[in-house]
Amino acid sequence: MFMFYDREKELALLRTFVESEPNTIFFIYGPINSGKTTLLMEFSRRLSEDFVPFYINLRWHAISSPSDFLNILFSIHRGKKDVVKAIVEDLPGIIHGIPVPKALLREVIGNHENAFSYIIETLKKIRKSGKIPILILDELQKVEDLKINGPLLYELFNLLVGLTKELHLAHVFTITSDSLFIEKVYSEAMLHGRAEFFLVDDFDEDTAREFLEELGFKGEEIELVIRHFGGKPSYLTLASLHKDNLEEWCRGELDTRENWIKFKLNDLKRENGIIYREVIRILKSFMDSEFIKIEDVSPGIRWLVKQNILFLDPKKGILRPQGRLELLAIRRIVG
Ligand SMILES: Nc1ncnc2c1ncn2[C@@H]1O[C@H](COP(=O)(O)OP(=O)(O)OP(=O)(O)O)[C@@H](O)[C@H]1O
Repeated sequence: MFMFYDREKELALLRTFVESEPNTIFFIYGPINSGKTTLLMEFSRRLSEDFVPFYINLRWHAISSPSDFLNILFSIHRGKKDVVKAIVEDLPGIIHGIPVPKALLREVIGNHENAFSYIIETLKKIRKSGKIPILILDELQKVEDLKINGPLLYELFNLLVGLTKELHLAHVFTITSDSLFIEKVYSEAMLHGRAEFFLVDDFDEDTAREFLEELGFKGEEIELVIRHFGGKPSYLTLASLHKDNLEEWCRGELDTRENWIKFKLNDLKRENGIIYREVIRILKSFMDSEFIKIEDVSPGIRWLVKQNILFLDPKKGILRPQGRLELLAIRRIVG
């Protein structure tokens, strides 16, 4: 059975955010598999009945046009009750997609203006009923390249600014592990003063040790797992499945990651020697430190982040491996 662990500090902060008036878009970012979605889902589950969380998951869908996106944004409401009445009276918990009566669906998803007006009207009614809507958009970067007249992303940002800063109708959280996307959003002028960036990182080592103890691991086993995976929640959970061959599994995961990175580097060497040499220079800087400070995103950094080898934190201006496994693999490759 899945055991949600800790995140007490993050949960308390998120609660503080939603207890004040909606005023800003929260961008939740962090290295790969650090537990961003899990945290937001747990947070939504623990909310009191004063809140109505909507979860829009762009993760598992192929999105190649604005209409694909609009289809995912909404779900069909089949009940007899009016949409808002059903939400406010039946309190269905986390709502996946914004419900639209079947008869209205075509009109609503016909174009983004209708869709966005429907969202504003629905959220206004929910707000009027005394409840506070929370909109969670997971893997928002998937709409980055879509165009309507101009980029869809800007239309969407306008909507999200409208829902928060201007109308104070709903709290908005977006989640992404694409740090190049976050870097772009972070320097986006239209969001200055209208957005906040919230890092959800891997567990620190003490928390990881406690979590592994909860999962039934003992002294040496705990140190072995942490040496390989640091506090990456996905690996800590996975370790439970490999209790009988822990050492072999840890070594296997590291070998696989190392081979994959080597393979990618060889490709790059063939394609672009200049960027390859820069990439090797950057990787060497992790031999004696776990992160480096950066001032801009060079082609080598862009390549390493795109391959999910490194994680870029634009708020702190630092670059580091996606996790402990990547740090170990990098040190083996360039050491
Ligand atoms: N607080 C937690 N307690 C226990 N396990 C966790 C926790 N957070 C994350 N996990 C484990 O780590 C896995 C990955 O978490 P999750 O999918 O939330 O990460 P993410 O940061 O959203 O990933 P991505 O980088 O793909 O967006 C989960 O499936 C779960 O097994």
